[in-house]
Amino acid sequence: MTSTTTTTTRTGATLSRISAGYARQIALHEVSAGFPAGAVTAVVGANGSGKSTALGVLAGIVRPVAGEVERPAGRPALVVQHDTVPALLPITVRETVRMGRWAGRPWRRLSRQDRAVVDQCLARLGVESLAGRRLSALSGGQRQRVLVAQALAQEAGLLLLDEPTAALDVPARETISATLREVADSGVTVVHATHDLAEARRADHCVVLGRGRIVAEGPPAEALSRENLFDAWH
Ligand SMILES: Nc1ncnc2c1ncn2[C@@H]1O[C@H](COP(=O)(O)OP(=O)(O)OP(=O)(O)O)[C@@H](O)[C@H]1O
Repeated sequence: MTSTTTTTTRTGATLSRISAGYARQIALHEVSAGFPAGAVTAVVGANGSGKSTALGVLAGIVRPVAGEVERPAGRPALVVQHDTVPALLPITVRETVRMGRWAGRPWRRLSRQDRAVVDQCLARLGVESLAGRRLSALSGGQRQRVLVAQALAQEAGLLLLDEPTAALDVPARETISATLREVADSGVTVVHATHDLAEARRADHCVVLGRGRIVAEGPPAEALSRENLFDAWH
């Protein structure tokens, strides 16, 4: 079997019978799930259940061995877990967020409009006062907010975030949740992976994974039922 990818404009993203993994490990087994546009979807599951792999497939950085991916047109924005980003990169917070405007052309000169978007994204995540600091001089939670600001600066139709609130204190977590909501309200397909059930219950839509398979999909009140969570975690 082979995999294919197509683009959509308004329907969000879908995975259809996706199988994907790594050299010695199949991480997703025939996974089918929808990620609506203009909504926040939480991908929920235990450690190793395949959440990051599913985000990687949606982002186009993990190639499925079978199945079909549909995603909104344009380059998706992906926020990886902050501890996977080399902390010693010798760049400032502002430079990090500017990279979100490169649009595939590294070090291109940014327009006035690009620079305005960068300033807005720094302010939105409450990191404007850190703009001149080295990324390496930030705490894990501050760095995470900067990475979210970088992804917002891309103004992508598909925003993917791998546990964006895991290292954050309560105010920072609320800032990110509120930002994701606003971004979704503007029509973007927002998908985040989380272990945090309270966070998942605030989403519009949930995809529950267990051992690389779909356990449930739907509104949080249905998808996060006690039975489904038991299945996902056992
Ligand atoms: N780079 C890799 N090379 C080999 N196997 C991998 C790699 N990344 C993940 N895996 C394996 O694929 C499976 C799914 O991992 P994945 O990272 O997608 O899960 P996850 O639900 O995001 O986990 P966590 O909550 O711990 O982040 C696991 O069994 C994991 O060991």
